[in-house]
Amino acid sequence: MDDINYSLYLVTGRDLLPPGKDYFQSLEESLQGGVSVVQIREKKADTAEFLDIARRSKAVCDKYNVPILINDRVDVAIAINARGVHLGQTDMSIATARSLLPEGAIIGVSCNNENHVRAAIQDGVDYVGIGAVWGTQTKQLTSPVIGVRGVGKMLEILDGTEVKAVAIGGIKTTNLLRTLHGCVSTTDHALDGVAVVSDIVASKEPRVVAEKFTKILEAFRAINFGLLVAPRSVPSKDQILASVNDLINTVRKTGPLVHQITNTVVATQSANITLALGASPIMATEPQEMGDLSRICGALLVNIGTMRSDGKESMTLAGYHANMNKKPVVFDPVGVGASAFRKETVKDLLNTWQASVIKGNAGELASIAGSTEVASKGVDSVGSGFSDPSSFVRALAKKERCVVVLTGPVDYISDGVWVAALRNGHEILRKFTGSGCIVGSSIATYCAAAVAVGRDTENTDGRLVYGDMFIGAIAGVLVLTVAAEIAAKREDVKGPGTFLPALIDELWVLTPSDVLSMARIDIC
Ligand SMILES: Cc1ncc(COP(=O)(O)OP(=O)(O)O)c(N)n1
Ligand SMILES: Cc1ncsc1CCOP(=O)(O)O
Repeated sequence: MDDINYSLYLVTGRDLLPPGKDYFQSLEESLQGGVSVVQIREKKADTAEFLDIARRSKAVCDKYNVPILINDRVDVAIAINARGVHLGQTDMSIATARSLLPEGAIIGVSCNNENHVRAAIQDGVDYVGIGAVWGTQTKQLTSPVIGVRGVGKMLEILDGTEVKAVAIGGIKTTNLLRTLHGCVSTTDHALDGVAVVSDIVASKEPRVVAEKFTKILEAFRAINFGLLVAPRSVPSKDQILASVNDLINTVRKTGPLVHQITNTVVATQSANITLALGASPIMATEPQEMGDLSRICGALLVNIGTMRSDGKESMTLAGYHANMNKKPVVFDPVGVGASAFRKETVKDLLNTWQASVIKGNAGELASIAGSTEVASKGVDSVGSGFSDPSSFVRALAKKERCVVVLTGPVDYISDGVWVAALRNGHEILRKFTGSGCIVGSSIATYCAAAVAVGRDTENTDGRLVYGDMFIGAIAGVLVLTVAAEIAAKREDVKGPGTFLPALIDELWVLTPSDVLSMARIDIC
């Protein structure tokens, strides 16, 4: 028997059909749009009705050579000669179902946690349905939403097995790319497909919706499930500096608009720093305008430094729209370790949207990684940092599937493969508030430039963002730290109060050749 293609897995839901839409017509249109496997899910039908629907659905699917699975009911699957069944955690045991079904029948099981996945492997299932990955109106959930960041760990358990995996719950064309990018393990184990009910079934045009799903799934596969940055061979220092040079010139030439949702302590200085770099800041926080701004901005910065619960909506929406519009999201989880509120907020935000760059000090990044190696005190990191910062940033970048910037006396930047250690800067940067926050603004500015450069050169349909965020992050840190070195040496700089305006001035006049000649960068 042919292997099942789990890519676009339709789970039926007759009560969600739009008024006047015939169920069989809708099913046929969704098959024409690229649905690759169908599960008949009938929660209200009696046995006779279930059998009738399943039999007639199978006749439609047979025309397209698409296999059919039956939700919950092994008897119905046997009666209509379906390819198999999908069982929940409280349905018939896998062993019993296996003993009743013909040899070679497919059995899938729902999994909400890692133990379910381990048990499913032991039980010899063919695939797992992992969910709910997002919130859903289609089913009353009995266990918490997993979130995309939880799926990776479940997929890793499947490494080395033949068991396939689909995600289910709230998956729509609008969040599909983010779902696919987020649901990958640190061992690069990706989903075999996505299971969808309402986005296809409730549509008046299921073929069009299924086609959109198919196109995104294919585009994601075409980039080989990669990180947010394209794989590269070891980048030389000269190559990196040449790209940084391009980004500095691009910012000056194009003046990208950089949307910043930042804290009230640093908003003015962050806006001034952005202007000095040659970009345009917009410090907007109203939820209603997040969609409009995302379309016109080059990049988004989200900084939670003085975050309140009423600010979460705009941060959530801004990142969501940025992902939709393929704009970089630079995330600065200021003081994330300081309170349960911050931790919970960061978890929710990172589960909703994919950051392109996460920037933090050792304490903040330790908190995100769940590491106890470095503690924080409020917004500051305590102690001497990580024993092996390079390995730490590389691992976190791989886990969060984005570029990670660890700030400190040496700044470490990783795309999950390579690590750049930058040794520029001056200790006076630590003597005024918000020096880390302005690094976020600078990174966002150069990531916006990286988009402008990358757009021309990359086939990026399957990516969440255009351009090279690793170089964007390196440029952001280098420009600021080199300008800081120059400013700190000025005779008129007597301390932090005179340093900040001097830094703004030096950024304003900084040339790419200053940066290139002063950069102290190692790649490992
Ligand atoms: C592919 C897929 N995954 C999960 C489910 C949910 O199944 P279950 O937990 O049995 O809940 P019901 O669907 O029976 O309400 C599924 N159906 N398909
Ligand atoms: C059956 C099921 N199991 C977990 S979530 C879910 C419903 C998914 O439906 P939708 O795709 O409409 O969110």
